[in-house]
Amino acid sequence: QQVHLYHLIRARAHHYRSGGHNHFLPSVPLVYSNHVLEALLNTSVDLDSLEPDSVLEERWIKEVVTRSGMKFRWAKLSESRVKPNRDVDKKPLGDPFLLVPRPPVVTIMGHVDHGKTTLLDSLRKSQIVSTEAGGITQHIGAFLVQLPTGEKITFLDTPGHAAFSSMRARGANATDIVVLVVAADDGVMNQTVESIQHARRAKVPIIVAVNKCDKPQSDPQRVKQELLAHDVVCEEFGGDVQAIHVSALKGDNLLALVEATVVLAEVLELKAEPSGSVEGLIIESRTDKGRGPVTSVIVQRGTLRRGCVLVAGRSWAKVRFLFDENGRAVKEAGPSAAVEVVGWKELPSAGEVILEVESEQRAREVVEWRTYVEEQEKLQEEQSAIELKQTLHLDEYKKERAGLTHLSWRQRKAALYRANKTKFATRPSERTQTDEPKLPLVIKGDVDGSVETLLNILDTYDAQQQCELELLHFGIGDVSENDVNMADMFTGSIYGFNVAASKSVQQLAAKRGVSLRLHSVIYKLIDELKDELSSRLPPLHSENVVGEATVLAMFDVSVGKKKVPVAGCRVQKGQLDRRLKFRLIRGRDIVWEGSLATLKHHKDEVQVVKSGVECGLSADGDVDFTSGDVIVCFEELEAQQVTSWDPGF
Ligand SMILES: Nc1nc2c(ncn2[C@@H]2O[C@H](COP(=O)(O)OP(=O)(O)OP(=O)(O)O)[C@@H](O)[C@H]2O)c(=O)[nH]1
Repeated sequence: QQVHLYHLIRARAHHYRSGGHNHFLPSVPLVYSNHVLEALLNTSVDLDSLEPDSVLEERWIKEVVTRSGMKFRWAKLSESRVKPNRDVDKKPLGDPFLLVPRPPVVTIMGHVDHGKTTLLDSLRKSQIVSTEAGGITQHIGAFLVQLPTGEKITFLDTPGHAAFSSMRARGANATDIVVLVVAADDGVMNQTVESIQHARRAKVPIIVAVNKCDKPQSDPQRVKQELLAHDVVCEEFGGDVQAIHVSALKGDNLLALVEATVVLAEVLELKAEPSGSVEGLIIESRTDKGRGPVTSVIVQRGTLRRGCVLVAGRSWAKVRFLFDENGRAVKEAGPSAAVEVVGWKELPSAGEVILEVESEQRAREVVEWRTYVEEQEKLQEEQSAIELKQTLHLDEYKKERAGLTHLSWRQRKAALYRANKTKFATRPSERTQTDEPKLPLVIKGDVDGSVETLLNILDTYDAQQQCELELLHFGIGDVSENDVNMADMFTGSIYGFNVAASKSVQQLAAKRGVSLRLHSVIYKLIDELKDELSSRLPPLHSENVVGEATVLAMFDVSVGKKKVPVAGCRVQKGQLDRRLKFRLIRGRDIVWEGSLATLKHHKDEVQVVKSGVECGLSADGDVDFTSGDVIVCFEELEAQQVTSWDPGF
């Protein structure tokens, strides 16, 4: 629509530029008039009355614009002036004397099923976690471990490299140390190597947790040797990487792992300024029914307190409450602490950087500036997209004109008008339906991080020669009726991660035949998605030849008043099976293909005739057999294609 409006306005501008003559069509190429006609389709303009020299009137443009739900205003291009930058930036590092040691922030990574979640659970349940006695820990994306000696560690509890990379994609990094979990009974696998690469790219040191050491078949030594091939050199091989043998399941040696982390943190000399403006990173964000937009935040600098004014992305907050992982309201959170922050005006995204500003007015100013910058960027993008489309249309126009030159202008207009009218008359769902396999998707997740993780995984999908994946909509929260309507309109499916669907939504989906899949384990969701992608691929057809016979002689047999040609044959290879398909080959040509009407051995009608046996057969259809013809019996096989997509899960 935008393109059409663009052409409409371009056409008008062209008219002005060309000296204000009241004719647009002769001086405006057909490519414009094609789209101008399309834009004018549902307006009060009588298209049949349009002539090559018709005037594109300003009131028509206004009508098209207002009917599109937009406001109409002529703008002078020279009006655009550059606004002064009102953004807020990270402050340079302060006086080194003001820096104090801070706890490390640790991410657990590793191959699927090597025990990341079990390790996090065991750490959370262990004595060393600072849980209130009998208290229930809440999921806020991170938790604190405190050693009897007083040292603290913050563990991010969203395992996996997908979450890590979505944060890195924004150029932010909350992690100081990566604990690489490798199962001692499985060794170094794909995602172990990927995790090493992620850590390396982020310049974050590794501690190896050799897990599942309780298993009899475990071989920790082998793990450490395999790691050598990826330049992870453990201490016993003369390197500086600590490797701790643990059993996440039994809780064995977890203290040693935590102590090793503290030792590494000391070497890293992690420090931060506890005073001054707050800086941090959002690790999760979600909308809470009672409390509105809530984020989990890792503080990286300064001390976060109630009343602080924060900016993150295009949202700001005056901090109303801070909660720790025990759901306890806290007054403040210093460097490396993870807290839930309540008080956001809108929901910022995970991975966004948090910066403190001096006042609410300043926060509004920053958000306004960032919104302005984003709009400008979008406009730029749209402009480029429009220009690209325009070039494509120009090519189309040239081709169209080449094919239409023999027509008068009136005939050409009618042809284009008809083509556009049919395009408009079809519903979007029908319009998008093609023979190409396609899977339109609606993705819903509980928190921003999980949706982002899913989107990152979908990014790895390459639709070449496969089923096209079309993302209709994604968002946070339970599956809604709107999601079902959207999926229904485009014959798509809904995938939810850690979200629910109310009974009425489920009933609606069932009624409309919309597949609704809810999961709480990412790789299961991906497995199901792969299955669905595979199911939308056309089946692969193949043939299996089961027998061959040669025609020895022909007879005509009377069936009622009709004479039916019958071939007397000998089966040379395999067998002939009446229920399968047959092909008659003469020389190199296929003369006929189809089913048999009869297959007889002597006088008896039979299902199967084996190799070496003679038989008589007639075709279901008109066929003249000749001696020397070859009859091939074959079965048609149909196999489901399987998508070759491997997201590495
Ligand atoms: N024997 C034994 N089994 C373990 C140990 N740690 C984890 N497991 C088992 O290994 C399986 C996978 O563990 P998870 O913690 O789910 O592995 P994960 O790496 O988080 O897997 P994803 O979340 O799928 O990436 C589970 O059945 C665990 O019970 C261990 O130390 N010893």
